[in-house]
Amino acid sequence: MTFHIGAKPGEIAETVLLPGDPYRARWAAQTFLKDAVLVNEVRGMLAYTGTWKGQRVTIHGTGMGMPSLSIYVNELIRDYGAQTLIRIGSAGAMQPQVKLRDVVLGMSACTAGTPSRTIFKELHYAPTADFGLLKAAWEAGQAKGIGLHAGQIFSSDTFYDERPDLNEQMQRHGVLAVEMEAAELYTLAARYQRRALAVLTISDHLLTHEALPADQRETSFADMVDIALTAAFA
Ligand SMILES: O=P(O)(O)O[C@H]1O[C@H](CO)[C@@H](O)[C@H]1O
Ligand SMILES: O=c1cc[nH]c(=O)[nH]1
Repeated sequence: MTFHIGAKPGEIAETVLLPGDPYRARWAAQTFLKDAVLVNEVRGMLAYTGTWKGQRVTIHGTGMGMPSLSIYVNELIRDYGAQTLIRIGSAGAMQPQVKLRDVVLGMSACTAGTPSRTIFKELHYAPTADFGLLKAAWEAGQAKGIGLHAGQIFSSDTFYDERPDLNEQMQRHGVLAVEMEAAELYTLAARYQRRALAVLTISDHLLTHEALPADQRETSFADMVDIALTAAFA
């Protein structure tokens, strides 16, 4: 047990999928894992451990935003020995070629500052995904024939944005999509020599203002979870 995770030693797998929404953790565990067992519910942050194709996997909610993810990922790595950490999240598209339901692989994540910012001082650190995971996820996504993109994403501190000028500059410089956690995940994985990737489903579009209806989210999210699991054990 840690400050925020109630799992007993050994109850967390080395491979951890990380949705922001704890209910997505429950849905993904029920849908994809065999013999899934609830291993954490402290603060309602549900986590399940089970197996996928015979391999042990934990699916653990992170909450929204980098400060929340940072707490869970620190404890998952330092106290439970997580080795491969893949975020399975929703994101808003920032480019016209990125469509609703497409999957975006975050090759790198720009940010106005992660909870780790204080250690970098004047350095503009570039949080980056694990190349092996990225390559395997790309191949898994291509095999599905879905809309698939790999590139830079933006990990924002806010959902309700007050800086359209900043969005314009990111769009101009090729940022594909916005979400709220990957940059800190990548930074922590680098610090502790672990593997990390963000696999994201586009749930809304910043340019067209379309949004995925709630009842269509589940089926769209299934591709993302499958890609994450396939990449983890490639
Ligand atoms: O769907 P999740 O994984 O929560 O991810 C996105 O959705 C939340 C905002 O609605 C933020 O956490 C953002 O990163
Ligand atoms: O952070 C997020 C997540 C989904 N959609 C957005 O517009 N922003």
